[in-house]
Amino acid sequence: MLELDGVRAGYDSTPILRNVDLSVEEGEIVGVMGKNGVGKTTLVRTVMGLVEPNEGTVRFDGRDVTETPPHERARSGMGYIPQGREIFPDLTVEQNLRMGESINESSSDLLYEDVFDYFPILDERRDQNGGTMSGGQQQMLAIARALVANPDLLLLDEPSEGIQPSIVQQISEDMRAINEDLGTTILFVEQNLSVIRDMADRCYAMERGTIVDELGATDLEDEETIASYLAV
Ligand SMILES: Nc1ncnc2c1ncn2[C@@H]1O[C@H](COP(=O)(O)OP(=O)(O)OP(=O)(O)O)[C@@H](O)[C@H]1O
Repeated sequence: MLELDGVRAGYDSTPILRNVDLSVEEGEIVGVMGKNGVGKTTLVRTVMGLVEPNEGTVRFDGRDVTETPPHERARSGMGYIPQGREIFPDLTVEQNLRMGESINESSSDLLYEDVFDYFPILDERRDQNGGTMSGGQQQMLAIARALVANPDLLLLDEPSEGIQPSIVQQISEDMRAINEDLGTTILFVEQNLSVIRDMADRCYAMERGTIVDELGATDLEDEETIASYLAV
C-alpha cells in the first residue's frame, strides 16, 4: 500500500532523512520508533506530501505520488493525524468532524456515526468546543476527524504525546479495533514503549534520519530491544 524507496528529504539546506526505505502492506499496523529529533515527524510529513523529497520515490496504492500535493493524497485515501493533533479549538466536536468529512466525497453519514461507536465521549460532547477538551479527548477527535474521510491509510504522529497513560492504552486498543473492523492500514511514529508494543504488528527503528532496524512480532515482545532504540 505504501512504499518509500531511497528517500532523502529535509528543510531548505538541512538534510534530515537519508536513504529511507520502508514499506507498509495493506491491513498492517506498522510503527516507526526513535528518539527525539531522529526525523520521525519529517518522515510522516514526507509520506503526506508536506515535505518534498530531494531524492527517492513515494508510492501509494501502486501509484508514484512523489510529486502529488497533500490535498490530493488526502482525497486518494491518506488520513493524517499530526503531532499536537491540530484540531480546530473554537469549533465544536461536530463541526471538527464535518471538516474531516468534507475531505473525501466517498465518506458518508454512516461512517460519521461509526466513529461514535469507537469514541462515545465525542457523541456526548458533540456541541462542546474542541479546545475545551482534555488532551486524550482531543486526540480521539483528531483520529475521528481523519476517520470520517474514510481513509485507506492512517498516518499518526506520536499519538501518546501529552496524554495520560490510561488514555494512551485505550487509544492503542481503539486503533487496533479500527484496523481490525474497518481494515484501515496504519503507519505511526512513536517513542512511547508501550504504544509500540501494544499497537505495532512490526516496527522500524530510526536513528539520525535513517532506518537502522526492523522488528517483527517476536522482537516486539522484548522490551529491552525496543528500549535500546528509545531514550529510556
Ligand atoms: N521546519 C523545520 N525547519 C528546519 N529544521 C527542522 C524543521 N522541523 C524539524 N527540523 C529539524 O529536523 C530534525 C528532525 O525533526 P523531527 O521533528 O522530524 O524529529 P522527530 O523524531 O519527530 O522528533 P520529536 O520526537 O521531537 O518530534 C530536528 O533536528 C529538527 O530540529
